[in-house]
Amino acid sequence: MSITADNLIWKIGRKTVLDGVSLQAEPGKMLGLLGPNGSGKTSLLRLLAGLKKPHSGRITLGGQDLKTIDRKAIAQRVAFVEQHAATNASLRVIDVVKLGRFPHRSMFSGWTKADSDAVDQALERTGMAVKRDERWQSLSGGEKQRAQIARALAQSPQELILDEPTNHLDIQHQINLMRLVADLPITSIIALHDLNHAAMFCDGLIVMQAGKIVATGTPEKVLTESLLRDVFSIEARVEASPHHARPHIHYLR
Ligand SMILES: Nc1ncnc2c1ncn2[C@@H]1O[C@H](COP(=O)(O)OP(=O)(O)OP(=O)(O)O)[C@@H](O)[C@H]1O
Repeated sequence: MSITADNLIWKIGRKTVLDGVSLQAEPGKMLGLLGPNGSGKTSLLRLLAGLKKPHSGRITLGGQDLKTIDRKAIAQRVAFVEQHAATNASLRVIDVVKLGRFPHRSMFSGWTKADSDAVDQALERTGMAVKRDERWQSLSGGEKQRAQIARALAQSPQELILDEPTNHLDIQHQINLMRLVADLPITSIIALHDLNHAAMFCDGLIVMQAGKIVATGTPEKVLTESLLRDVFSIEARVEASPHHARPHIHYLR
């Protein structure tokens, strides 16, 4: 397994935010993390990325206990794009994306062709090459988000963790990003609110509710009408799409 979590408990003050969460992210697969606001998705992703430590339970990365791996080694393989990623406003896009190469460089190594290639490819893949010299503060919300995703791709990660990466993007860039992540040969864990996008692109889904995992499996298995009612409090009809064979949710008015 690429990333595993075993019985994670995480609290803020007296509140238990994650309550016995276990999961397995398979190498090369795209795992979607769903759940209503406040169900614990961001908290879980922060733990998996090593930014917070669980109160109990265990996380492994490539079979090794995350606690025993130093920060730089984690950053060499795990890239994390947070929901509200910010950066120094005076930086240009290219400078932000170059930050992604930082974990791979030593004090003595100069900027290499491999570094340049990774940055150029990340800018191309996210459609941000044309904006490479623009200042961060001049970007729209969606462009900032794409620049942060480019930084994560420039990191050449084996595991990519994305917290609602499509929430500021127009529909074209939402679909492009989902397709891009689905086609990457790396493991990805992606928190999403758009259930149809999750159904179309993810290999597996995890659904959270109030800090617990309440469903896990393929989109077909997980996205049932009763789950949508119980977890998201919505009435919907779910059918296999005639266009892509994955489930498609029709919300009822
Ligand atoms: N710093 C904090 N202090 C107090 N409570 C917090 C803090 N961070 C998160 N929480 C609580 O933990 C719970 C889980 O929050 P989290 O951000 O992980 O949910 P989420 O599923 O990512 O939500 P959303 O879909 O709104 O992004 C929520 O009830 C939230 O209020």
